[in-house]
Amino acid sequence: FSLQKRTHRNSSILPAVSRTTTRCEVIHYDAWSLLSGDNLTQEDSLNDPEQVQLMLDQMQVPTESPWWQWMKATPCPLIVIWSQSPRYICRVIVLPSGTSLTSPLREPEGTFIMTKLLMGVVSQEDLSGRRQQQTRQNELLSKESTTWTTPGGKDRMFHAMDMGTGVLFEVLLFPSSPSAPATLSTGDNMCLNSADWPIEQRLHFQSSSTKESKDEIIEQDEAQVGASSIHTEFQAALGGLQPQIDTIVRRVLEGRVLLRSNSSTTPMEARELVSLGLVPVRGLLLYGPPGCGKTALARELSRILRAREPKIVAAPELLDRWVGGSEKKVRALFQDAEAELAACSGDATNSALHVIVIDEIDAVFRKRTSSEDSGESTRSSVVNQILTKLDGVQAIPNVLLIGMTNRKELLDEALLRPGRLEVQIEIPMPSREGRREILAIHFAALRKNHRLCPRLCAALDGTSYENQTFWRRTEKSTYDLASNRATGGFSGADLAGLVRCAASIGFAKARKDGTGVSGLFITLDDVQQALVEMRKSKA
Ligand SMILES: Nc1ncnc2c1ncn2[C@@H]1O[C@H](COP(=O)(O)OP(=O)(O)OP(=O)(O)O)[C@@H](O)[C@H]1O
Repeated sequence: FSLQKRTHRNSSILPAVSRTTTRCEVIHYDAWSLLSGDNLTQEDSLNDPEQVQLMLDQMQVPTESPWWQWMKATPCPLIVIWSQSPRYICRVIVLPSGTSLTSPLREPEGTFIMTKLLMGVVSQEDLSGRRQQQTRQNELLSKESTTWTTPGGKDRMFHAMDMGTGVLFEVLLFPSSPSAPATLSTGDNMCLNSADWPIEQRLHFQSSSTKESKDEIIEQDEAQVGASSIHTEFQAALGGLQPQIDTIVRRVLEGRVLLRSNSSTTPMEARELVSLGLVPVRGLLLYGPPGCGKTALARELSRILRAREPKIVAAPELLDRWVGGSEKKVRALFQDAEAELAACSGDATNSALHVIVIDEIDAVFRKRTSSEDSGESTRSSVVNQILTKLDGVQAIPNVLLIGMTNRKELLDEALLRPGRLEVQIEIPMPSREGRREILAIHFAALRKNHRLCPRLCAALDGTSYENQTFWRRTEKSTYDLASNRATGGFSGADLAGLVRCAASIGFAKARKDGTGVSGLFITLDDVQQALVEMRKSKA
């Protein structure tokens, strides 16, 4: 392993760290003045340990600067050499949450090491004595700690607690003896187990000020996914509904030509289907327990159909106590579709699709009673009006009506017959794998931006998590957040709420630390605390 000798003086150029490796990476990056102003750039001051200590104590962390954001996003342990001479080394050690260095650090005898914790909670272990009988002194460096000093000559190991990225700043003052190392090289004062890992392959450099920004490096991973199909479009927004989505694609989407609302051309397929007497489905019923994604599915469907902005109403809103009021509201619902159809001379294949979503449809379309009160007659007038728009003499073919209910058994059979809400799909409570998919969707942005601790990521994937407590010893644990024990009985809305609650806990911590949104980081403990809160409110 040979250390990277390249130096980057332009602060706008940030190295892109590989997002797959977990090995420790060492890079040289001369952004010295960004950290501490000009205070520490004076080489003279670095000869005096007391001066250095004082300066480190006063060091302020510029959390808003791009390099700081960049360091925090590293997926692997990182040592950034800010400045180096035969007399001193100044470096930053960055440890993603829950990780350790891949092998211990060792400085020559007589070196004076000053360590300042800039962020997170990091434990240091001194690995002294014989390897077989190592004695370890754990010293917890916390944010409040001032600069911490250690003599050289010992193997030292750092481990970031599962509480966000740990960042340490170190100044090493070497003894003025001929044996002091001129520059870092393999085996000198750090032995990084990276011989089989050519650093050149891992690093490429991009300017954050140009179009090819840091964000785009992250986007590259997603670009490989390829062109999105209808299925993947659904899956990105809705979890655990694969069979339902398959049915919708077959019954509603494939039978209906995807007319783009901004397209002026008529797809040939539309005409062919009509000429074969195949009329697309005009009604869809989504039913099931609350919060399982009926409304979200309806919105997604209308987006995928490139329909006009869906009109979503709750059925009780259609009932008006004034004479003629309800009829007016129903007319308003269909008015745009009718106007566009008229503008297309009645040819629905030339018109964009209009999606009308009626929530709580059972409030209006419930089984008829013989009651003759005024409420009942208003209701049946609304029902009749809507039914005629669906398949009566005034049928409007450029409309897709989506009804939603928690209680399908209350619905009038007349509504459910073919030609009306003929496709009926149950949206059930999510299964274990469904919960995993839903959690993945709602945590996706946070995960992509490296705001979740590795243990939480493992809990989301349901895989076991290996925690390196100290050199060569690992602890294995498995916690599945989608399991019945953790989130059994949670609906999609509950899971979305759980993510918001965990994020609020993480954000409160970040505010307390004074880092704000840039310091937002969510641990498994935060999610477990959120689970307790959610269960209480559900009970
Ligand atoms: N299957 C799911 N996948 C992803 N998110 C979901 C899913 N189900 C629910 N959600 C989340 O929960 C929120 C509320 O769900 P939605 O309003 O679609 O439920 P609903 O079934 O229409 O409930 P209700 O019957 O009470 O109207 C959604 O906006 C979404 O964030």
